[in-house]
Amino acid sequence: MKDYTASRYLPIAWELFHRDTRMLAHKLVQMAPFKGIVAITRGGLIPSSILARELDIRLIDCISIVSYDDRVQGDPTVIKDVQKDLVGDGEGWLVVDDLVDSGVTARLVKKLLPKAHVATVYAKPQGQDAVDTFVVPIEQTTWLQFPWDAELQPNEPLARRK
Ligand SMILES: O=P(O)(O)OC[C@H]1O[C@H](OP(=O)(O)OP(=O)(O)O)[C@H](O)[C@@H]1O
Repeated sequence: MKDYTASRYLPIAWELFHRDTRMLAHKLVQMAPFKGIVAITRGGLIPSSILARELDIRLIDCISIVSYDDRVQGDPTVIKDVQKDLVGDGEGWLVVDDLVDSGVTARLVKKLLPKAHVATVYAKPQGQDAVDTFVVPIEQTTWLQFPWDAELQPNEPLARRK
């Protein structure tokens, strides 16, 4: 279960995300070629695009799994599956997500596509065994603030905050 008591936000800038995803590409290129990429929406769409470019992959499908309503985790539901005649049991395919946290999403995908290679850019301890490759370990209690989920706005100096 995701840790909703996480109080530390770690902002991830676009450039950092691009660099970290490229680091993932360096690992994955050693396992290439892949038949194609299955992106786990929505967070997996962004690294999928970067990885597709680096690994020279043009065949991309997606699986849409909904499990969080903001910060409230429910049962994961597949609202859009992969194209089965194309992806099959996942053999030779790369499944991509931005983050594995509790591992709920990745474990469900592993059940559906048992032979796929699952990769994420960031991984928290509870989910690390659910993925095959990741690059940046993140503490369980840290909440990643991705650039597509954030906007710049003025803040108060730390000393003035309650
Ligand atoms: O390991 P888990 O605990 O399952 O968490 C990881 C999932 O959570 C995030 O997606 P989210 O559900 O926030 O949806 P989104 O990508 O559509 O924003 C992330 O993109 C992963 O898919």
